[in-house]
Formats: sequence, structure tokens, C-alpha cells
Amino acid sequence: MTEQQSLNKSAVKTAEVATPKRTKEIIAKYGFSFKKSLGQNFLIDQNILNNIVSAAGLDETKGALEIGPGIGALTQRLAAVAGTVTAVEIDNRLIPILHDIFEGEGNVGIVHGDVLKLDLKQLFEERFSGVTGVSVVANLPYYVTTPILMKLLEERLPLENIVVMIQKEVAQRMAAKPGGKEYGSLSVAVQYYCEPKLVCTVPHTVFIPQPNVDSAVIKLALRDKPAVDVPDEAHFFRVVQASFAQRRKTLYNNLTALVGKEQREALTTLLQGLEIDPARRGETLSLEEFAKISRAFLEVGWRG
Ligand SMILES: C[S@@+](CC[C@H](N)C(=O)[O-])C[C@H]1O[C@@H](n2cnc3c(N)ncnc32)[C@H](O)[C@@H]1O
Repeated sequence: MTEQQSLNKSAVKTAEVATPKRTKEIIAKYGFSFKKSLGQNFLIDQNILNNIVSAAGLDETKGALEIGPGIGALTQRLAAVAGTVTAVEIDNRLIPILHDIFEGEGNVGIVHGDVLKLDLKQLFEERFSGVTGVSVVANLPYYVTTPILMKLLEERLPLENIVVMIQKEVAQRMAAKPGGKEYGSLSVAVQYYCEPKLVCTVPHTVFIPQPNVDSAVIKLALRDKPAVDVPDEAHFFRVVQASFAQRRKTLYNNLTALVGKEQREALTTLLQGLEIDPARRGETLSLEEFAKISRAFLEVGWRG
């Protein structure tokens, strides 16, 4: 048995954190009180954990970055399958608890910090240098889901997958296709970098304490290169934002606000030249159509 396999085995042997009984015991032992402001809802369901971990496709050659380990329900499962796990937790009251629970688990590293403020590139160099791939696997704090995911994507970290539990509505918006009311700038941003797939929906009853919303697990498989080819990403996203700025308005009206009223006629001609009806709404456009508009705007010098 290799050293890594024996570590993985010892992680499995540790008493399961994600049961109602054990979670309550740990909370009582340390006198821990939940902070709603940090999105603290701890998972107590084995099946959901199995779904999350198997969606991540980990093995002992791979690394996992967990954001917000809480008292370690998911961390424990990740440690049993991945070669190495780094868990970043903002709440200093949880750090000694995590150290106690994972004492002797050589493949688990606990980092105290706010994931939004951490230098993740440096963290990757320090923690994941010897692995064949890294995935982010987390039950995210819902109050910062989008900023966390956008940070992970925009920093172009060398990630294979992001498998996260998030609010169900947000997961549906990320995976939405053009044509429906769920499709918006978040769908385009996520699908530019990743292929999204809904893994499962999760009732609010599988957490302590229970959140007010239902949740879903989504898998975002990172693309080797973005879904569409654009010369200026920031400009592409400005076009996308502008197209959804007022959802009930037409593409023509929304884009007029971006390029200026004096360009109204030229805008109509340009969109027609791209075979995009100016009367359409932003929510009907594919990523490739947004890319076409961005490229054409740049060609005529409209930087927005
Ligand atoms: C929904 S709980 C998940 C806990 C645990 N992973 C589980 O599934 O039971 C979210 C966790 O994220 C932590 N957290 C909140 N904001 C954070 C941030 N900005 N950076 C790192 N961790 C954060 C919270 O303290 C909490 O432990």
C-alpha cells in the first residue's frame, strides 16, 4: 500500500461528520454558534455528499480545493478519494475544530482566510504542484456564490472541474440555454468558460440549520479554450451586460445605450448585416451571436 493510499484509508475511518448526531455533538462540544452572515448551513446527508464527490471525478493523483469546509463534512469525503485537499475557511472559530477533526490526516490542509481575498495562484503553486489536476468542490456560502465563481473563472486557474452546491435558482441560471427567462449575463459568463451540468437538486432539509431556499449541485467542466473567439473579452462582456440591461427592451434599444444615440441607424444596419434582428431581446441570443456583435463593434471602433 502506498503512503497516499494509507492516508486515504485513515480518512475514511474517521467517524462520519455529516450525520445529524455527530454534527450536533461537534457543535455542542466546541460551543459553536452558526453565523447566518457567513452562509453557515452544514450538510448532514450522505447521498448528497456521494453525488458531489463522484461528480468531481477525483482520484489519488488529483487535488481538491474546498471553499468553506465548515466542520468538515465534505472535506472528509474529499480526503478519502483525492490525493490532497486544501480547505479555505473564513471563520476563525472553525479552524481549531477542523485541526482537531483532521489531526493526523496528512492529505488535508486547512487555510484560514477569505477566498475572495486570497492569492489563489500562489495557493495553487504551494498546495497543488505535484498533482495531475485540481477541482474546486464545495458547498458554497450562498451570499457570495457569484463573486467566488467569477474569481475562480476570471483568474484562469488551472482547474478541471468546479462542483458546487449553490442556490437552485442560481444553478438553473448558470445552465440556462437561450430563449428562457433564466438565461442572462450569468449564463453567458459561466458558459463562456465552462460546460455546465446540473447534478442534482437538494432539499433544504439536509442542512443544519436549514436555509430558506432549495439548493442544487452543479458541475462546471472547464473548457480548454473559451466557447467563443473574441479579440477583447472585456468588450464582449460589456456587450452582453448591455444586451441584458433592461430585459424588456429590444437588443436595439439596449445596445443604443452602449454605442450612443448618434449611432442608431448604423447600429440597425450593422445588426442586420450580421443577420440578427434588432427587435430581438438579449435573452434569445447565443454566445456566438454576442461574439459576432462584439467583433463587429470593434471593427467599426465602437468600444462601448
Ligand atoms: C454552506 S457552509 C458549508 C459548510 C460545509 N462545507 C458543509 O457542507 O457542511 C459555507 C462555509 O463557507 C464559509 N465561508 C463563508 N464565506 C467564506 C469566504 N469568503 N471564504 C471562505 N469561507 C467562507 C462559512 O464559514 C461556512 O463554513
